[in-house]
Amino acid sequence: MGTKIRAAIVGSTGYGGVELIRFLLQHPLVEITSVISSSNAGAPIADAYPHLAEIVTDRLDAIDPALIKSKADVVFTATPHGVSSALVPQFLEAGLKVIDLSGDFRLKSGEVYEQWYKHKPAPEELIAKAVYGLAEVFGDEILGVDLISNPGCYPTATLLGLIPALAAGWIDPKTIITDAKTGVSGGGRGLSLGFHYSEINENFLAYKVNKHQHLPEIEQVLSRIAGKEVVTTFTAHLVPMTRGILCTSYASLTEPHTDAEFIELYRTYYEGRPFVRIRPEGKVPATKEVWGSNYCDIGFSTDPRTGRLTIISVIDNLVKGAAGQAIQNLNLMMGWDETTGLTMAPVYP
Ligand SMILES: NC(=O)C1=CN([C@@H]2O[C@H](COP(=O)(O)OP(=O)(O)OC[C@H]3O[C@@H](n4cnc5c(N)ncnc54)[C@H](OP(=O)(O)O)[C@@H]3O)[C@@H](O)[C@H]2O)C=CC1
Ligand SMILES: CC(=O)N[C@@H](CCC(=O)OP(=O)(O)O)C(=O)O
Repeated sequence: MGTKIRAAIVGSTGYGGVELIRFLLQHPLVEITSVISSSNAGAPIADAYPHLAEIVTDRLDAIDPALIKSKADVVFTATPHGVSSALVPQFLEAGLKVIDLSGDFRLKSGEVYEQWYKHKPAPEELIAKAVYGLAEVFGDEILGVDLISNPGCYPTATLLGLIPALAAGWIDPKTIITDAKTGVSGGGRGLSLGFHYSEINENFLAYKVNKHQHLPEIEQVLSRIAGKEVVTTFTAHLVPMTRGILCTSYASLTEPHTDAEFIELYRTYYEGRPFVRIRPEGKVPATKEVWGSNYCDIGFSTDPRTGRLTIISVIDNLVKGAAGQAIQNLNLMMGWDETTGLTMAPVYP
């Protein structure tokens, strides 16, 4: 086995960061050489995460691009929107490779970004340079690049569910609607009223209706696949569970096709992409079936009465929706097998 590459994690005290740590500890070709915090430099990371005691003994480093460059080859930025856009240029300038988990480099139009995220966009040339790391679809564009923009959690589940049918022309893009539900870890570790136990327990709500920042990201990719502008409806919901995303997408069929034909279409599209699993006829997946893993599981039901297709896709928001896909992208960037370090089975029950 060759020399390991050295990885630094900015935002290591957040949920995306700590999930990167969990997986990278198992990665045979990566060594974590710096865990970084903007607010707690000098403290042991086990102060923030006692479950890592005696596993990760490092103290948190401050954000210092030159120091990070002296310790690492690649940096993961698991930082909030509006923060990554300021940090990533400095890391690239220092000669680091970057995989960014925020939304700051996903949208190709700075104007659209500003409209949906309410932050100043990242430098135009870096937005242009960033490769959108939806690994199963754009994996061929990733080898050797310096900057990967990791897709959003909802877009990952929604797009993997829709793309093969759209690419084949089997569904009408004008009719696509997605109804998505997420667990509360999607909101990160920071405190806010809506995530208090007494607010979310025994509760179920829609949020950011027609205003969710993932809408333009989903539309950007659907438009690229369809070869024409696609607008869509997407509604996010919060469920009182910790991890998991379930997306239910609906679309009208352009011509009659059976469930078996959809299964065949999807299995062919995702051939050689082991993290997408297509359920057999009559079966649809549940979030617990991918919990803690990098899988995206997909099931179908066509309805001859309405001429519509229903697609159910599930992921773990922190793994395939964040840290797992980021590591899958690192693997592709380095020319390694995309499953390296990610083959853990889902946790069940
Ligand atoms: N949670 C999820 O399911 C998903 C999250 N993402 C994205 O990943 C990123 C991280 O999300 P998540 O881990 O959930 O969020 P958290 O809120 O859990 O963590 C974010 C971390 O960023 C660090 N941070 C905050 N402000 C700054 C700053 N000004 N400069 C540097 N670091 C800062 C904080 O650590 P410290 O104070 O120690 O520096 C904090 O721990 C976000 O962009 C999010 O949108 C993407 C997909 C899914
Ligand atoms: C529950 C909750 O708030 N979820 C977040 C998920 C988005 C996220 O985590 O970040 P990215 O935009 O980088 O994917 C949301 O809906 O905004």
